[in-house]
Amino acid sequence: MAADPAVTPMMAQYLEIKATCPESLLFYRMGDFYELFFDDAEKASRALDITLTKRGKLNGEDIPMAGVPVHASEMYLSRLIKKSFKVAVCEQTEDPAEAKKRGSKSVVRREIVRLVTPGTLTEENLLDPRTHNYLVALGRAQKDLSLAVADMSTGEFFILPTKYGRLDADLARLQPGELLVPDDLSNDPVIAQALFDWRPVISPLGSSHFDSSYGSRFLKTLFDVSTLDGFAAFTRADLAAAGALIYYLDDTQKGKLPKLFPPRRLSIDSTMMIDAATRRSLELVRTQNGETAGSLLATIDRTVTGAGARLLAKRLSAPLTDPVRINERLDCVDYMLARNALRVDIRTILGNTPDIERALARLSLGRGGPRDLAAIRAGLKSAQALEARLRATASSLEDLPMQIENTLEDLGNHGALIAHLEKALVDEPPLLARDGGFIAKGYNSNLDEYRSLRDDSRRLIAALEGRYQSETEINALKIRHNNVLGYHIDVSPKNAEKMLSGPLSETFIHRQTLASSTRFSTSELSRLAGKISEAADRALSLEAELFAELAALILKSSETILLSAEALAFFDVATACAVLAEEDRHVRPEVDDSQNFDIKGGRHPIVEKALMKNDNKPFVSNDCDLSGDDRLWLITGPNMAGKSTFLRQNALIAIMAQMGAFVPADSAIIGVVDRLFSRVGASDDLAHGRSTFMVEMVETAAILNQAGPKSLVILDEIGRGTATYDGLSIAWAAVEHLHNINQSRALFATHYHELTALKETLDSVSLRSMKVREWKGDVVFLHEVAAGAADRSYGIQVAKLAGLPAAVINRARQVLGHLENSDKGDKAHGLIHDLPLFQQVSAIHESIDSGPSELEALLAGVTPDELTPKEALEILYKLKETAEKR
Ligand SMILES: Nc1ncnc2c1ncn2[C@@H]1O[C@H](COP(=O)(O)OP(=O)(O)OP(=O)(O)O)[C@@H](O)[C@H]1O
Repeated sequence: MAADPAVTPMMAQYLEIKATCPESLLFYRMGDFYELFFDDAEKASRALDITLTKRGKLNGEDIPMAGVPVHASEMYLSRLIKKSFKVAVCEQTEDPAEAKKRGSKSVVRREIVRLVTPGTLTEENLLDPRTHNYLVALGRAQKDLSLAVADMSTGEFFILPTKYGRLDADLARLQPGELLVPDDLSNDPVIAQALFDWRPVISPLGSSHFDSSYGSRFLKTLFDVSTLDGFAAFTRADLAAAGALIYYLDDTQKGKLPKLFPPRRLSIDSTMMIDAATRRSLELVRTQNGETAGSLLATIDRTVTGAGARLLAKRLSAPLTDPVRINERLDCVDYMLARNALRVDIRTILGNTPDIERALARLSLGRGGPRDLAAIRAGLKSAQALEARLRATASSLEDLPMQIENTLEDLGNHGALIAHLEKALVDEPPLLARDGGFIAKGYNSNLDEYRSLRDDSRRLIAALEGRYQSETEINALKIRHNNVLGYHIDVSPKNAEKMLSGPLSETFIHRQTLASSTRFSTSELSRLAGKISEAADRALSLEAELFAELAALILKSSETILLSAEALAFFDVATACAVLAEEDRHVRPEVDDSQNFDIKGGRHPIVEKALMKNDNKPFVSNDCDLSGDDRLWLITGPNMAGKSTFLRQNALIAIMAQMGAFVPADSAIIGVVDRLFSRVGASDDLAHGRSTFMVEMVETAAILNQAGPKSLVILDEIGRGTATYDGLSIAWAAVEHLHNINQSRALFATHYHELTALKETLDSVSLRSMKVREWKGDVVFLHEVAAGAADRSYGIQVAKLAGLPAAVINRARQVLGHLENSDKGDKAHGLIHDLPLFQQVSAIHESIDSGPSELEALLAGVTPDELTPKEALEILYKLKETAEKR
């Protein structure tokens, strides 16, 4: 390419570099801009809404170009990354003056210094401080699957073995920012299905990078060990995944590997399995609309640091299954709950603690600045203060819960480093090392000398100005500085004549005449100015050296610094859970290995908050005891009575208990749940090409195939999305299967009152209903769960509450009456009377009327149970419009 005379040397260099990163947008550094050319320019201009211009020609065609200023590049990078682009950043790696020495036509040397991808971000502005950003690699060796996981911005690194049946759940737990998958794995239909939701974040990699022997070698080199046995017994799938992950980090960071913790291997059964559908339906970290506000996490998060928030989210995404470990966490919450003053002090200390993990990651990648040094200093000081505060409280360390005692040891240990940083850094350093001014006075005598030389010379210049004023008798004479002339003497045009003629002209050399001033220099001033700039340059380059030394000093202790950072996050979570327990009246659950599940006075943490905030109404608490012979509750009751809320609240209580938090209830006994399944609320899944009913069936199938005796299953209105008898039959069979085969603890809400007959044949089924009261023809929801089955559905009353026109309600009453009467004399219709009402309307119309009116026909197509409030309102408008036409 370079030989083509039509190609300029710069373009030849561009094309050569671009050929090495065809999948990324190339940010090609030119002075103060990153320029993009050809297709990259077109894509970036569309994605960022920036101007597309052109620069030169190639083969007679204009070369499209777009550019972003370097100083604002992070903002553009973040937008591109959010739109799933990858960006290769290509910098000038030599001084333009050096390039010139090779000949006037030579091009400045440039290299790609980094590939910016969603899973390898470290910049504060590109990351959410309260969320992890996991880079995940999926490895396979025969039938074994494993996930290697790293958060480059914090150094976290672990291996999560997985299986075919739980890949979906494990990915949902991790929420990868970027997922590396061997390019041949997508042929596997089961894996392709599990990866479906993650398509936007998948980066396919050649399968040769997923090689266990490479993986083993990479890990040994990275952690400088001769055997991996000290870390864990890794399988071939683990190593294949780890190998690909390290390869990718090395490739994107161009050899500068981030600081990572030695890898831990998590055990496959140590956490509650919660599949993606259940996580979505329970709105654990995000609502169904994808928002954080309104999720369980947002409702219970009282942490005050980014690292604490990340740890809390991690615990919520992976509740434990070992009662001993769960109780260890609960002990910590208990301890903090009982100590008000300590809690307040800890939170005050933590409130001033910067994000050590992320500062350390930037320093280890050579992307840090003076503020990162200061962040480490402040963070370690907080850790020290926290340790002192805790030791002062505990009369003896034996009084402390075990986890607190163990973690306490990770807090201190950095006295010497803190003292060093205290001495080295000013209180509030600037953002960039290249601006200088961050090293404190007294730390380095050479630096002090350069600085005082620089400052003394500035003083000498001020003195010189006074002397020149008296020598020239021009009081308005000033010594000024600008980037073109440097230091110079400035007088007004009226005084210029005097300076330009003898004897002053012998000392003052004319430099420039402007309309408003005339400028001069003197040899004395030039000498002084030279001294200043020399001293300033020396000071700056010495500061840059000192920065590198300090960063190296910090990195030498990175492992213990990361332990302190983890400890700070641990204390943040322990105190935050205590604050939550106190503010929201949560209690300590009793968690054991039994199959009990006994909640007294349970509440839904999110609905309770919303009711209080919006309507200032209290939440009605409810018991739920699935222990012993009442393992499967069949719950009936009208719409809007609170069935879904009750179902969800029990699942959320199990999750909160097993993550080690207190729970919204008066008391709770929970035998650990190994797998949680929830199918609450239906929605279609157009991306998968599945209808609402299909989604419901796929999710129900997953439950019936996987749930076991230690699982908790929450099922809401199975079978509602299809024809009545089909739906009823499916629901019937599902209850039998759950009861006889899965034998899980289960809550099953249904509109099919016929199912209550199952109580007679299935021993562990217990009937419950949502209490309502009828008052003057209206229905009042009490939101109480009572023993027994509901007597009727109150569908018409609920429809009335929704604002259906009185005429429609009256007509519906008529139809219902007719149905119920005809039912009495007709055993064949025995199943009908409790079924969703409106589905049947059009079918029976002919028998009670001469023919359907337009209004009636419209109504016939309506199934109130399945309407969103918006749809109901739209139908209402339509009905009114039709009625007015008559
Ligand atoms: N225990 C409770 N205390 C107070 N209000 C409640 C309670 N449970 C539910 N509610 C209120 O009732 C509303 C409806 O509850 P929910 O969605 O659980 O009803 P549902 O019976 O599942 O209805 P549908 O069958 O139509 O889905 C909630 O949004 C909430 O405002």
